[in-house]
Amino acid sequence: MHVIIAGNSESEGQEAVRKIQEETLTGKVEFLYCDLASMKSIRQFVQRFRAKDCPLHVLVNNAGVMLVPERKTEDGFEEHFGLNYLGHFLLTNLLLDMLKQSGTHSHSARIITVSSATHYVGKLHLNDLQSRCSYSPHGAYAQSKLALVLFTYRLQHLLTANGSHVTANVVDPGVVNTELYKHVFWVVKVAKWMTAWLFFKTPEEGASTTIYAAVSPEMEGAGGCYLYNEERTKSADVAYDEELQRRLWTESCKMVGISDESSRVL
Ligand SMILES: NC(=O)c1ccc[n+]([C@@H]2O[C@H](COP(=O)([O-])OP(=O)(O)OC[C@H]3O[C@@H](n4cnc5c(N)ncnc54)[C@H](O)[C@@H]3O)[C@@H](O)[C@H]2O)c1
Repeated sequence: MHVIIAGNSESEGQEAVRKIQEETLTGKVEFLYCDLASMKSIRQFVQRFRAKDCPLHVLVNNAGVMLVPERKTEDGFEEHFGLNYLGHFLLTNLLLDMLKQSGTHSHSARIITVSSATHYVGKLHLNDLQSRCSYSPHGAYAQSKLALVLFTYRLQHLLTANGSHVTANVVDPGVVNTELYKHVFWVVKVAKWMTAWLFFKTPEEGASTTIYAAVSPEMEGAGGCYLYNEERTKSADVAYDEELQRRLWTESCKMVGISDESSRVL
């Protein structure tokens, strides 16, 4: 694999590249800047990626923020919804033709999107996706993670309808000891600090289901799955609501300014 790490921190990205190069003795890893909270930056990233003229076999939609105070992305979207969901929605759609070209009958290209168990308590407010009526950090994070599950199922439906050799799956990494918790209340931080060794997965363990979805032979050709601990499991009932999936997709296309090709697919 030639791995491209996309992120909004040049220093963290380059550090990850350096570590991977050291451990694997390969030069086939690089960093490309992409701020998922900026539609302009996502479009620029895709342009730079296209210019490389390499295939795209695996796309991992992993970036996320949690429990940030009420604030907006540069495009004016509520940050959880704009970054966690819409950023990946746009990125995936802009890369879809390359994924379709790269997948084959025996080796589908794969899209893996990282959601969370928090989606089980999420509610999708189609009339208030930006949480303008009432903002709660928990509610906004959970909504963004539910939106990612609905998006994955709709995407798989469209890919199947088009006969594409691309699969889309969604992953819950579990509770993992990472920087994601930097915005939680300090009492929770102390509790986490004391109990992380017992209750939290390490980042390596947290990555395992994503990697399983990305490369395991067992997942060849399988799409529309919700994976936890490297096993298929059920997501929230509401995520299987096809009408809701369709309406969210249509609304998302309008928000990010792309045409809704899916309206031609039943
Ligand atoms: N840690 C957990 O317990 C847990 C549980 C469930 C789901 N998740 C999900 O796992 C994923 C990874 O989170 P993590 O736990 O590794 O947290 P993390 O904070 O360590 O990693 C988040 C990553 O997102 C990147 N990111 C943030 N804003 C960005 C932006 N504007 N543009 C591009 N990249 C940006 C960060 O640079 C970082 O690399 C997230 O989607 C998160 O919601 C984590």
